[in-house]
Amino acid sequence: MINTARGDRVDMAPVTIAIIGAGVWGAALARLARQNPQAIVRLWSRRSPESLAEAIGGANFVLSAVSMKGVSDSITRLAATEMPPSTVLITATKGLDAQSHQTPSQMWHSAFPQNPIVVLSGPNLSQEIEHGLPAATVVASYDQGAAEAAQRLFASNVLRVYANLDPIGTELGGTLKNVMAIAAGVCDGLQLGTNAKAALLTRALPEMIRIGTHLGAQAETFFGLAGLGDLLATCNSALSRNYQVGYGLAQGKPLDRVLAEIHSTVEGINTVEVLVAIAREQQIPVPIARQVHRLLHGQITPQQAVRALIDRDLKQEFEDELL
Ligand SMILES: NC(=O)c1ccc[n+]([C@@H]2O[C@H](COP(=O)([O-])OP(=O)(O)OC[C@H]3O[C@@H](n4cnc5c(N)ncnc54)[C@H](O)[C@@H]3O)[C@@H](O)[C@H]2O)c1
Ligand SMILES: O=P(O)(O)OC[C@H](O)CO
Repeated sequence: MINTARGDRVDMAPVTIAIIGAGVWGAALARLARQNPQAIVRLWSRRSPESLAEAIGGANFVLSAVSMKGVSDSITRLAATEMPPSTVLITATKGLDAQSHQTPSQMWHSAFPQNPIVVLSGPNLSQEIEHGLPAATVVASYDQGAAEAAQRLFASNVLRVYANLDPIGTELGGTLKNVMAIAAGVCDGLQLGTNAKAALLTRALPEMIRIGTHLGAQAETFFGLAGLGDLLATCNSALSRNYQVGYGLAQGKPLDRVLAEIHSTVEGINTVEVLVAIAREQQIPVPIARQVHRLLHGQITPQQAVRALIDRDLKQEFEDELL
């Protein structure tokens, strides 16, 4: 049992965590880890003066907070160091690899099969974290001891951390909701109202579950913080960059202008490509993702996307659901 009421760690020895990727999420995670008085926190980026080998030297945890496009490169860099197999690898990236369709944790596991892999994901908008607002997150691993070690590391009086044994579901909840957040931004940008938003988010969840379970996730994980929790946070917040993309498109701006204004990572843009490719190959119904895909490719207007969703063939609410 951990007493975090005053940030105390009654059963914890000092630990070192090296965070790779000093973007907004890496910086926010460093701030969270520093809440733990027993943690020595190192934040490393490609511009850091020290080498990656120096940054991870003696670390109990190495956490990757790079964007999806940097995962392969980070793996290659880390493989060139002498990281011991006892080091717990934590991945906080929300994306899918464009070529292999793998999740980041699957890529990390392929490269470092002996190291415990933990996924950290949840409804965690970095700007709220930076403001010290309370939040909850999930650490998930097939290695329960590793997940619990990460839980002890990050638990504090501003962050409640839950552990589970479904890293793929935890990871895919945070990844797939980015596509739905683009749709939610369109919904709000067009001022379609609360009824439409509720319908969109409710129908988004089974869509995420269909793809997620095909990729090896447990359905129930999508009803937790990393699924529904993150879907609600991201689809209801103007702080979300994915939401901002949909909102901007709904205002008639071209995608390149919207992305230039955001000037930061928007993972849903690449994720929808992978999601739609898998859905096509496997004949999995993903109507919302398909409309987001067509919208991002300039094949339809936001208004036509809404119309296309409403005009679909009538069906039973649960006829092809997994639950
Ligand atoms: N910002 C949030 O609120 C938030 C919350 C949870 C998860 N995430 C996820 O965290 C990941 C990072 O997002 P962010 O918000 O920090 O984006 P960001 O654009 O602020 O930072 C991305 C970071 O990745 C680094 N990077 C990219 N390629 C790299 C490489 N080859 N080697 C080393 N570093 C590399 C960049 O230098 C940058 O520091 C994304 O997958 C995002 O979905 C973000
Ligand atoms: O800004 P976004 O859209 O990448 O969302 C950030 C986080 O994933 C929210 O949990």
